[in-house]
Amino acid sequence: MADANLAFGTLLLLIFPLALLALLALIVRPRPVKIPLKNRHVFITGGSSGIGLALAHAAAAAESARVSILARSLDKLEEARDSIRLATGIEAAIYAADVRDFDAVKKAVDSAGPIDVLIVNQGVFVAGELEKQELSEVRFMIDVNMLGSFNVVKAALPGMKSRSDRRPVSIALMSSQAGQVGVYGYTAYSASKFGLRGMAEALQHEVIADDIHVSLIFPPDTETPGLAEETKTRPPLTSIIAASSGAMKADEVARKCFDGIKLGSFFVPCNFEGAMLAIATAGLAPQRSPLMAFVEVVAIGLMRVVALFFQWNWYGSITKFASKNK
Ligand SMILES: NC(=O)C1=CN([C@@H]2O[C@H](COP(=O)(O)OP(=O)(O)OC[C@H]3O[C@@H](n4cnc5c(N)ncnc54)[C@H](OP(=O)(O)O)[C@@H]3O)[C@@H](O)[C@H]2O)C=CC1
Ligand SMILES: CCCCCCCCCCCCCCCC(=O)[C@@H](N)CO
Repeated sequence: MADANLAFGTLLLLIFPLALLALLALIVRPRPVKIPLKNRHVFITGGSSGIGLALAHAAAAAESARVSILARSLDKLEEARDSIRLATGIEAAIYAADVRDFDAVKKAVDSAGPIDVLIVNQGVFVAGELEKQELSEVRFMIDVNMLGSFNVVKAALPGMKSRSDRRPVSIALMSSQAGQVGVYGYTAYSASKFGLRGMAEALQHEVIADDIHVSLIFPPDTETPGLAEETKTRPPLTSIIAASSGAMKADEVARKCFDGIKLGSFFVPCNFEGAMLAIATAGLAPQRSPLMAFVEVVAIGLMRVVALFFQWNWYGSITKFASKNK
C-alpha cells in the first residue's frame, strides 16, 4: 500500500510535469529562433530620447553594422548622434520625420535601406482622467502610439520581406505595462498600448512565413525625459498604481529588449512584476519557449490570485482618494 502510494506520488511529482514539458516542447509555436544583431541594421523610431536612445546606444555597442534613428526634432537627433559617436565610435543615421506622416516615414525608411531589426518605440503619454482630458490629447496618443506604429511597420515591411540576407529578422513594438493592465489616468494611453498587442499578435501570423519575428515590450515606469515631463501633471493615483511595479533605468530596459529580441520572444517583460504580468496576461499569445510555456501553465492560476490582490489594493487607494475629495 505504502509502495503504491509512493509510486503514485512519484508519478504525479515527476512524470506528470516531465510529460507536460515534453508535450509543450512539441507544440509551442512559433519554433525557437535566434536573431543575430552583429553586423545588422537596427532602425529605432523615437531613438533620440529615453528608451529609444538607450536602445540606439545598446545596438551600436552590440556591433550592429548600422544604427538608424527616427524622430521629429532634428536638434535632438543630432545630439543623439553625437552622444552615440562619443560612446561607441559608431555614426548613427538620423531621420527627422513624424510617424503620423506616412509619406515622410516611407521616405526615411527607403533611404535607410533594408532593416533587420525594426524597433517601433516612439510614444507620447499625457496622464489624466478622461473627464478632464481633451479629446485632442486622446487623439494625439492614439495617432502617435498606434496609427504611427502602423505607418512605421507598413513602410518597413516590404523591404524586410524582400531582403537578400535570409537570416531571421525582428519587428519589436514598444508597449508598456499599462498595455497589460488598465491604469487610472491612462484611458487613452492604455488603449493605445493594448492596441499594439492585437496588432502584434495578428502581424506575427502574417509575417512568420517570411522569418520575421514580432516582439512586444512591456516596460514599467522608466527614467526618461518623457517620464520626467509626464510626472509634472500625473494624477497621484496614476503614480501610486504605477509604483506597484519598480521603476527602471532606460539602459536596463534596453538590455532586456535586446535579450528578448535576440530570442524572438513575443512577450518581453522587463522586471519581476513584468514577469508576473506576462504570465497573468498570457491569453492566446504565441510562446516559443517550452520552459516559459510550462511556467505559464503551472503558475497562471496563482498569478490570477496575485492580480486580484493588486486590484484589491488599487481599488482601496481609489476609494480612499474618492472619499477624501468628497
Ligand atoms: N518612460 C516610461 O516610463 C515608459 C515608456 N514606455 C514607452 O516607451 C517609449 C519611449 O518612451 P520614453 O523613452 O519615455 O519617451 P521620450 O519622451 O523620452 O522619447 C520619445 C521619443 O519618441 C519621439 N517621438 C515622439 N513623438 C513622435 C512622433 N510623432 N514621430 C516621431 N517620433 C516621435 C521623440 O522625439 P521627438 O519629440 O523629437 O519626435 C523621442 O525620440 C514610448 O512608446 C513609451 O510609451 C513604456 C513604458 C514606460
Ligand atoms: C500578476 C499581477 C502582477 C501585478 C504587477 C502589477 C504592476 C502593474 C503596474 C502598472 C504600471 C504601469 C506603468 C506605466 C508606465 C508607462 O508607460 C508610463 N510611465 C508612460 O511612459
